[in-house]
Amino acid sequence: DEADSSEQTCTWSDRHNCGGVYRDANLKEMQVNLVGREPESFFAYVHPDISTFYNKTEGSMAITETKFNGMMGKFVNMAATPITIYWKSHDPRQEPVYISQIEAYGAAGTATYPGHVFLVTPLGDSSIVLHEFQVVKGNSLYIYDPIGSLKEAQKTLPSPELERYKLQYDNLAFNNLYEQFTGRQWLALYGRKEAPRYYMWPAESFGQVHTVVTKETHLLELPSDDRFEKMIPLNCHDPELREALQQYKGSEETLILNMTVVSVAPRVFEIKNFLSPAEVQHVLEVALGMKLSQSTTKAGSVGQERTDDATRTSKNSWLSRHRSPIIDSIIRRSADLLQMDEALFRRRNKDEEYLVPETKIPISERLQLVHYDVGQQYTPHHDFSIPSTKHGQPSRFATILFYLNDVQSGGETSFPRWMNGEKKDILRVAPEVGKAVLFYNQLPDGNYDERSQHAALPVGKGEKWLTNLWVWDPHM
Ligand SMILES: O=C(O)CCC(=O)C(=O)O
Ligand SMILES: [Fe+2]
Repeated sequence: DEADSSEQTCTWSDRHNCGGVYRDANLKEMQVNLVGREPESFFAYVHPDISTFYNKTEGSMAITETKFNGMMGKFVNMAATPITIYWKSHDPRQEPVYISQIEAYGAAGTATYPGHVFLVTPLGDSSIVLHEFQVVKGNSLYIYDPIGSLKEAQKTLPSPELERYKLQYDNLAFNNLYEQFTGRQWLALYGRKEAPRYYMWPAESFGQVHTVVTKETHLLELPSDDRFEKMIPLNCHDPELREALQQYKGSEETLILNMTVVSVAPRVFEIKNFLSPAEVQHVLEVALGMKLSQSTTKAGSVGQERTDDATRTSKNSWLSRHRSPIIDSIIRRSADLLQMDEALFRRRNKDEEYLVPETKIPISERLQLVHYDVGQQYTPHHDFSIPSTKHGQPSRFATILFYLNDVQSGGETSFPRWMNGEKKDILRVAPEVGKAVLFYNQLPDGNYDERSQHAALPVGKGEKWLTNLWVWDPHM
């Protein structure tokens, strides 16, 4: 009946007590009626009117498209055999460039531009072209379906295969409904109704400020090398070590972090003075004692890593929170920023398993230290990866960037697809020592946020040091 379908909504912090559910303010109920499935409701994310981004009356402003036209390309393989996707250059002399392997009834994605051509070939054989896609502005979904229709699939496929075909088929049918309802395409895999499970800070208007109170106060002074040596190796819940660190901090019990909205869609927040000068120095010192290895970027969703000189020219290395109680404290502060339990960011004890029954491993990656020299950059990309089928769809949920120095010129993090009503220009967030930037790679309805595409612009003068934290949503 009526009363049942309009559940009570609660605030995030009160959700366990108020007898209802927490829902992001922009989620709107949509009816999903797919062939051969029970009709159901889905809460889809609908962007509010652009005028509200500026605290103006609805309908008083229009969206300005930025001059950037890059986008996500998602390739779906509806064939019974695996395929390989190659990018075909406009230059006929250039060999096709490997992008991704896609299992039968699977999917993969890559950052692309309108006009790009991709080849579908049998596994690893670029000499036989089964199909060609040309990327069109506004369409991220490219479907290779030699079977052709559900009817044909029902006639020819054995039942486990038919089920996998039907999953992608339903997903595309869901996309049609979702696209009509929201104006955006569905890049995830339908069936993921609950996600993301973690809190997402709202971003209602430019300049909106949220405050976060954390017990992980700033380190004001660094321990001497001798004292520091005694602090490692560290068990991050050792109360003695946590206590020992206290003498290097100020007398305040809490630190107040101000998060300022710099972009509403995607949701991007800037937090000045997230790290103290001593903490910045410490992160660099620990990292400089390490060998830097060439950065890797993900090659689609298939999981292998590759070194990609063209898209990412910086160098990187990884820093675990267990290397130093100071880094551990930075991770705890980051957890507070995200309104998440710090235990999620390490292996959990027996009594903490309820936090994420699905996995025992940390749901964040180690801090990644990145260094850019003059001219070095990271071209526009997404931090999420496109889910295939049978491996479920855990994905990067949030990214936090921590800037470790002031760059003389260039080196900004850009969000070229920010939704705005004033400027054709891309959004640039300038690096600034101690500043953090938080952005979400997903939308509150579990879809991936295409607009979260971002880049590190080339360093003009000086160098750039940055460390980033990737937080996953392990739920399906
Ligand atoms: O360096 C930056 O500003 C952004 C880095 C980035 O996007 C990444 O490492 O994924
Ligand atoms: Fe990134």
